[in-house]
Amino acid sequence: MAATAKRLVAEKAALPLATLKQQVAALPVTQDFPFEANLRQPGLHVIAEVKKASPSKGLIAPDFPYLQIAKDYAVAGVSGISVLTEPDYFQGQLAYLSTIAANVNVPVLRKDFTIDPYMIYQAKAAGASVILLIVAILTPHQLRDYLNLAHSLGLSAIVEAHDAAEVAAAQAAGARIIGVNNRNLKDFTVDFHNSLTLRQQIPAETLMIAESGIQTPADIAQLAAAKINGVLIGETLMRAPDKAAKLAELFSEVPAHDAN
Ligand SMILES: O=P(O)(O)OC[C@@H](O)[C@@H](O)c1c[nH]c2ccccc12
Repeated sequence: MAATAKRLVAEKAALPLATLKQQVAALPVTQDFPFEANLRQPGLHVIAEVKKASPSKGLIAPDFPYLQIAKDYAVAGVSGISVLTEPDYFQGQLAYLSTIAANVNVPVLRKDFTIDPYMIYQAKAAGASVILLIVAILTPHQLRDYLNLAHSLGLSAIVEAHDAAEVAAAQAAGARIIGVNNRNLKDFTVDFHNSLTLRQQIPAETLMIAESGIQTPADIAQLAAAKINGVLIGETLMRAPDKAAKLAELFSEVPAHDAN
């Protein structure tokens, strides 16, 4: 977050907020929220992540043909593509997102540590359909404001929570999509049962995504049975040479009517 705050100072100097807002004002704003429309279809949806590296795993993909990876995900039928744009710890770039959004017809999530409205306008300008808002790093006031700003720009928001109190905060802010992160961002431990437990706290009309640490067909089968709407999968897919084959394998234990 400190690195992000520092980078924002430079980015705002290079492209002031007022100018960025003008660019965004020239873009079409629709209220059809394609990502949410996808997730509302029955069954368990996949949001596949384009991620080169991470603080917990180091370098994941030394060879990183990000556009080809996104195209492979699209051909495999995913409902969303998550693109890491954080440069210092995940080796991401906003340019990866704009290239993918311009060339692939699947809603794209800007995966970053959103700590300033400037980043929401940047996401819109880059062609994202969804942003990430992490409960643990925002005040309740910021969470509500950023969610409203995103919606007013026609962007959906995944509000990321890790425990029951954070899920309650996401709901209080008006989240339409809650992402339950199975990875504890404080110590990097992963427990995907977190998603199964917290689904019970979230009303059926609120979309829920299970995030992180999903590796096996048994994981996917349990999440599908728990009526979770989507899974966000990064490392497992990034390490698979054949993305479509890996997704077919992961969904091999899910009854056909529960899959997507
Ligand atoms: O690679 P995994 O374990 O499948 O995890 C993907 C995604 O959930 C993870 O990248 C993530 C979840 N929340 C985040 C917040 C910031 C950066 C990254 C993340």
